Amino acid sequence: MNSLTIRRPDDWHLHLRDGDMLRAVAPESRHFGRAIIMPNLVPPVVTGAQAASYRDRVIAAGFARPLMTLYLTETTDPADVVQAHADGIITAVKLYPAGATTNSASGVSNFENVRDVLTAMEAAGVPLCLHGEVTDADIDIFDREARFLDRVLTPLRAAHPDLKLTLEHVTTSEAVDWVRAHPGVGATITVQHLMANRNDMLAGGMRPHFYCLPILKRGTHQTALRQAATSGEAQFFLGTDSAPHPTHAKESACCSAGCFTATHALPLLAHVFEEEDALDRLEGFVSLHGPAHYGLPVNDDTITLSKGSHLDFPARIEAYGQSVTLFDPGHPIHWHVVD
Ligand SMILES: NC(=O)N[C@@H](CC(=O)O)C(=O)O
Ligand SMILES: [Zn+2]
Ligand SMILES: [Zn+2]
Repeated sequence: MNSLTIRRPDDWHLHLRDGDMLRAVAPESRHFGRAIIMPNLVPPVVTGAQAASYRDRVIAAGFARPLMTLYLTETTDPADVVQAHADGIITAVKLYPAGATTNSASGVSNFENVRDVLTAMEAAGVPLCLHGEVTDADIDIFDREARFLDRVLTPLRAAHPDLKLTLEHVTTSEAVDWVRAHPGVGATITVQHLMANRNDMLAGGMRPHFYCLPILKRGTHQTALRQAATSGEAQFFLGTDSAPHPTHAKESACCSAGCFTATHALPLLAHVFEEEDALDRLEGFVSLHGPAHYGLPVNDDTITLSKGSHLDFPARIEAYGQSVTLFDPGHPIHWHVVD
């Protein structure tokens, strides 16, 4: 197959940042219809009013159909969350365990303190998206997602069985199994976790542009993720987690976590799905399963991917005096989006 026309995809997990960085990266997501916009700005987006104003800045920067989220803190007002959702300002609420990832200092430490807001969300049908890692210093970084499932997610699910959940950026076979065992729960998968494992990041030299959280795992987990993404199961869908950091912050003694994949996410995914002999399932993963999970219509229009010469993408994009380096899998890609 050398050409594939599919419903326009959406990105169910995207970091656009703010200010100059927002203006630089927003156009890179132009092939996507909608995107769930992550709220981990500095300071985070915590109120409905802040989400409305951030939405206006995202649209002004050139991304027309953002789906906004609120950053859950231990002082989040349940009434504000429910109102912002009822008003159509937000699509979901995002839970970051405090300290788990980039800009997560205001996240949740004591889950007792968010019981009321989770109860209100459950009653009002407001979805919760989760960064699924425990942060205890004694837990090995490669085990943080698996421990989150038994220590946090299983009890949370039992306490709030009707709360709509999306487990973001799943990286392990344990997470894939947990999701399959819990019908109705959605799970996003990133481009980098499908394309790479920890060997690609660490063997023969440390590659900072492969460093993100949750961290890349061993190859057996990558295989489980590729199987889930290409299986056609509607619980799994694309969230790129494209997360721009200035090149100097990535190529640093203490590298920031995040891979910038927005620009060429779709050609990279076509490559993965072709390798798995599953190109006919790409549309489900990128365009159909996400809207179904969130109860939204699929996009009206289509995009076409075609296979031909070597995809030529820049090493980095300019961002107002800084640059952002693109995720490069390190081998040629032959798929393109036909503009
Ligand atoms: N994935 C990452 O490694 N980084 C994200 C935060 C996140 O999604 O955890 C970021 O905001 O940079
Ligand atoms: Zn995250
Ligand atoms: Zn993210």
